[in-house]
Parts: sequence; structure tokens; C-alpha cells
Amino acid sequence: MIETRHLTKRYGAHRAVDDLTIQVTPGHVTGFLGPNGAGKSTTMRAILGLDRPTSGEALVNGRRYAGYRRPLHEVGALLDAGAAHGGRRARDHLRVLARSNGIGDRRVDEVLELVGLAGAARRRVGVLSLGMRQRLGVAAALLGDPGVLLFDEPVNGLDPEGIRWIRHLMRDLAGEGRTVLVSSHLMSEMALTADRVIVIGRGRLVLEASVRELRARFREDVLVRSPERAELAAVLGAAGASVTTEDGALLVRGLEPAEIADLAARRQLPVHELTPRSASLEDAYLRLTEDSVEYRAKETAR
Ligand SMILES: Nc1ncnc2c1ncn2[C@@H]1O[C@H](COP(=O)(O)OP(=O)(O)OP(=O)(O)O)[C@@H](O)[C@H]1O
Repeated sequence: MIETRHLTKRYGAHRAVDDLTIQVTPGHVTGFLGPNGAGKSTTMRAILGLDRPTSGEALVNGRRYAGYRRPLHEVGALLDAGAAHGGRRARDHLRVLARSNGIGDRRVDEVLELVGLAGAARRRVGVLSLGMRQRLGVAAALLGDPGVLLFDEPVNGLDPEGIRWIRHLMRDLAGEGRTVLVSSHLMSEMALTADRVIVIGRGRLVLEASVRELRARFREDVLVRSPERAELAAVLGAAGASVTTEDGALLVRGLEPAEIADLAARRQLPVHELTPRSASLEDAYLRLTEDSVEYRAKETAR
């Protein structure tokens, strides 16, 4: 479990994180979303004790990161794939980290195997591809078998196979009951990976919701097909819905799919299709954060 309470981080007069209170619970992948400069990395750094909050606090399992003697057992993080020393061999990089937390070499070999790097254990970090370095970062995060994991933009620069691997890994880790927080500025990516999202803008909380709630909130209409189209349209209209037709289908606003199905069933009107249609999550996200984009290109007049 990760919590921030009234977390504020100021750089000079600029509030990178502004009175942010969030809870990230175990058992699912939580997407941490916001435009560039929204404060995602700063929040993650505060959680990991790398940045000292100006006020408020960030806790992992009820304690500050600095309060843990062997923090790798509590929380693992993938922040910056370039962080490892380039001249060091992959396995040695992990061994140094492991030792500082009382973790033995056997676990090092286990995590190398787990991330598919066993064959590259003796290669120097500097010659590893970006994808392999990302895997090495994940191996480091998993060393202490922690219950809490943070990934900062983990798919950046990865090829499709690498992206699929990391998505599966995050879901598996959450499935094991761990707390998984993953930052991204792409809602489309999070729609595939996350169960819940926390959206921030200009350091402030914009929205905390499940992906399912988000889709429902941005529901546009329900597409309904029925051989008794006219009669069904009249029934739905009488129940307060606004109904239009398109391509032989009814487009219904103002009623939930279950209400539409119940009304049709009561009149014994057959329904061949009932499809709730939402604005794309990407559109929903853009609408949510449009006031908090730090730098925006000016619209060019044509
Ligand atoms: N060390 C620093 N000194 C001064 N300003 C900083 C520092 N670190 C971050 N900031 C500023 O704080 C704000 C939040 O930055 P942060 O990196 O947390 O955002 P982010 O959401 O992770 O963005 P991105 O998606 O671009 O990584 C930005 O305006 C950034 O310029």
C-alpha cells in the first residue's frame, strides 16, 4: 500500500506537487497519469525517499521509505533504465544492490532468470540494448521480493515484444497481491494495463477512478439493433431517452444498457445488439487534463 498525505513539493515558487493525497492499494495495477510536468516523477521520488517533501508525507506500508533498514524488501522501483553503471557486468550490478540489503547471490540469479537475462548476466551494462537494460532495472526492483512496486514510464523506448512482456509482468505482480503503481502519459497504454487510474495535473489530483468507471463516465451512447426498431424507439423515448437512428441502428442516450434491455424485455421486443459506446479513453483523458498542460503548442491558423 502506498499513501501520500497532503504531499507538497516546491522548487522555488513552483509547486511540482501540490497537496496531493492518494492511496494506491494492493492487488491491482494503478496507472499514474498526467501530462508532461504534472508531477508524477516527483511524487514517485518522494515515495522512494529520493526527494524530501516540502510538506506532507509519502508512506509505503504505513512508514516512510527512510524508516526501512532494508527497503528493497518493501518496495522495488524502476525509475531510470540508464541508472546502472555502464562498465559493470549485469550480474555484478545486481549483486552490489543485493548485498546492501542482505540479499544473497542465489536471488540475483533467480531474478536474472525471471526477467530473461540469465544469458546476458556477464555482459557489461553499457553494451546492453535499451530493452535489456529495462529488464535489468526490473530485476533490480524484484530483488527483495517486495510487496510494492513502482514503474516510471516503463514502456518508453521498448519494442512491441518488450512492451507486452512488461504489461504481463505488471499484471502478474498485481495478481499476486502486490501494489503496483505505473506512471505514463498515455491513457491508451493504461487502458490495456491498469485497473485503476490516478490522474494528476499541475501537481494536483484530477481524478481517481477505475478504468471501468472512467469509461462509464465518458459514455456517449448505447447502440441498439432490433428488428422492431420503431416500436423500441418509441418505448425508449417514452422512458426519457433521446433516440436517433444511424445505419439501421438506434443510438440511445440517457438510459443505461441494462435499463434498455429491461424495457425491451418487458415489451417482448427482440434485441440483436446492445453496445455501450464511450468516448475513447484518450479523449476522456485529454478533456480531464486540458487545463493542466504545462506547455501547449499554439493552434496555428490556416
Ligand atoms: N529538480 C528540479 N528542480 C526544479 N524543478 C523541477 C525539478 N524536478 C522537477 N521539476 C519541475 O516540477 C514539475 C514536475 O516535474 P515531474 O518530472 O515530476 O513531472 P512528470 O509528471 O514526471 O513529467 P514527465 O512526464 O515529463 O516526466 C515540472 O514543472 C518540472 O519542471
